[in-house]
Amino acid sequence: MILEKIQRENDIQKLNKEELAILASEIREFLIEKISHTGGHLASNLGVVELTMAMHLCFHLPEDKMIWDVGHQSYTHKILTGRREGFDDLRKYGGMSGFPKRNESKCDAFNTGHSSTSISAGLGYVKAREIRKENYRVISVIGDGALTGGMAFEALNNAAHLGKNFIIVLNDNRMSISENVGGMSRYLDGIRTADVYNRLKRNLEKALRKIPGGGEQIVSHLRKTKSSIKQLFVPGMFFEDMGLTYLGPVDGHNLKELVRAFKEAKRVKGAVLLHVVTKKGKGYLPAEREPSRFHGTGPFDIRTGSPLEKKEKDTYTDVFGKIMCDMGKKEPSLVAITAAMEDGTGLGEFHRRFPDRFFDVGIAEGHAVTFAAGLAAGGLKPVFAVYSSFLQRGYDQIIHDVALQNLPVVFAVDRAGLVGSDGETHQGIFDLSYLSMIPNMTVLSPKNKWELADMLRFAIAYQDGPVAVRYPRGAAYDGYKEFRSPVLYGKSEAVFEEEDIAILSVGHMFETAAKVRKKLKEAGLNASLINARFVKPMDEEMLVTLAKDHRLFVTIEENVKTGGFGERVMDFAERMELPVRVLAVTLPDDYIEHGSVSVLRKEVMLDDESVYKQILTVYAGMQHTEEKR
Ligand SMILES: Cc1ncc(C[n+]2csc(CCOP(=O)(O)OP(=O)(O)O)c2C)c(N)n1
Ligand SMILES: CC(=O)[C@@H](O)[C@H](O)COP(=O)(O)O
Ligand SMILES: [Mg+2]
Repeated sequence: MILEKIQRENDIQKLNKEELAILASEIREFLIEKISHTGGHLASNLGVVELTMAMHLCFHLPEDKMIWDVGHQSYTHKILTGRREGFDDLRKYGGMSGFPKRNESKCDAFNTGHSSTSISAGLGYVKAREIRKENYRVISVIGDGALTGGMAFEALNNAAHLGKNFIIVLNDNRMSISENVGGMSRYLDGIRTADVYNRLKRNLEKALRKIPGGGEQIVSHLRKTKSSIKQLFVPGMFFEDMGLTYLGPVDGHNLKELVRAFKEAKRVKGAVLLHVVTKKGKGYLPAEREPSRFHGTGPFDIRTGSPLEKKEKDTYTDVFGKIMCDMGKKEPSLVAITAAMEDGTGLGEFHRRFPDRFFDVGIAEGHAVTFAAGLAAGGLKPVFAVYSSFLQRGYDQIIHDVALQNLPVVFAVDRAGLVGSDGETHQGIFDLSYLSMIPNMTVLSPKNKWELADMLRFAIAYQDGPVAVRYPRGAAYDGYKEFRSPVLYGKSEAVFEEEDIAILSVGHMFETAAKVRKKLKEAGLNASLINARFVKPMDEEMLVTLAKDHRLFVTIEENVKTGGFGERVMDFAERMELPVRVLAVTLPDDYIEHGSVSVLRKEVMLDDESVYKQILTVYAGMQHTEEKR
């Protein structure tokens, strides 16, 4: 196997032409085989095998810096830098990350996970190189989807202005997770589809270059000019007019062409954008046919491409999607927004049924928030469905454009809490803190699937300001269906009322809280069980009432401690001098790596057994203190 000759970075440069051709197909086979067991981002990785090989042939690691936007397509890069063995434990706890990590390899120049950062980070390297008088190449690889993100445009603007040597590779496969959208996508389409015309232009450029005694100069002069003659041979005018050199489009599955293009890119002075056209899912028919499904996949049957894990229950996302369709029928002003996550947020059916009221704005969360604010100001009822960690991108917009004006925007915050195998960049563990501290914001979280439906209906009907409803990834809890009292503003739900210990759970941690209560009962301890429902405003009246016959409050939430529900309950109890001890069971104030959610919960002591033990310890301590008195 040629693959075995790759033990470490730059080993690929020792292979001959025939071996390189074999290597590409071996990498594809390897990726399909491994990801069929572990799951992972298959389609994007299959699309960049030759591109990554060409980069590793033309640059030298770790001296040169390769920055992978999002980083979900970095698997071949990992293979070519000696991490083949890591694929058995890909995205498992303690195993190899699915994204580039500086602490995993010296060949990973920059950590990624969220989109559209690679050009900014690359440009930072470029300036650092200059100031420190170092000498290496910087290559940022950005997808056409990631290029829809505002940061990418800001960085291109800056790169053109700084004019330093910098290679930006645009990996254009016409796909974000779903089909790519927007004006830039249409523009790239135009460049690609004018292929014959482009070839003509390139031939013209070649011919011009060959003019003895000044051909090169003519070309370089024409490239710099604003004249319309330039259009005759330069595709990618948008980039050229900004001040970047545009090269391409290049067939991203032709290694020879790619290597030639990189050689040319290396010669260019200033920032160069190399436009590479690839096919998402290349080499595996099911992924070529359904690139969205194979963007991020669980384990699957290689022969058929069918998933191995059967979905038995509705996810919270499914419930959200159904309620949106139901409400869409009844409420003509309801509109839905996604930032390139139509499938992931469950808006697919709403899109099909109400195409005029569905907006995919591209990977542009900040814009999505302000766009929603404008829609609300214009009299509509916008729902922005977004993953918790991606909403971080729109934070100023939430405060400045939505909350300050108290506009009735609904934030459907999916993937809240631990998400699992995507790891630290994607865990939705800060939203309770960052949303609860915003004046005018209301924050709710449901205990089960029925409550999510009720809360969404409540949020859509609410007109007095922004509301966030946060719910986790995966199967929706369907226990405690009989507890379905109406959602009332700022009111929690007392599920079991006893004395002594009061467990106050936030959202999906209710399931854990109910198990913990059962364990306490078996140990002879009484515990009330309160479903907080509203994280903001907190049901202070309930806290005061509970303090009359409970000595210990236990809050449980899947969020960091600082700024979370528990900390706010503690603060309230202290301010009001309630005669209670508060145990806040939270995630640590830290980043949490990849792994399955159940393993991670054990690690951070948020599983039922660990929570039970923490309560016993605190309770025993309280007993001991009281006995000593
Ligand atoms: C800020 C942010 N929003 C959304 C995502 C989710 N996401 C990951 S990859 C992706 C599509 C990227 O498309 P592209 O850059 O073209 O890469 P491809 O998968 O086509 O190779 C999206 C929307 C993200 N990682 N970061
Ligand atoms: C790379 C990325 O950001 C997305 O592909 C993400 O992995 C999707 O996560 P879900 O599987 O939770 O939809
Ligand atoms: Mg793409």
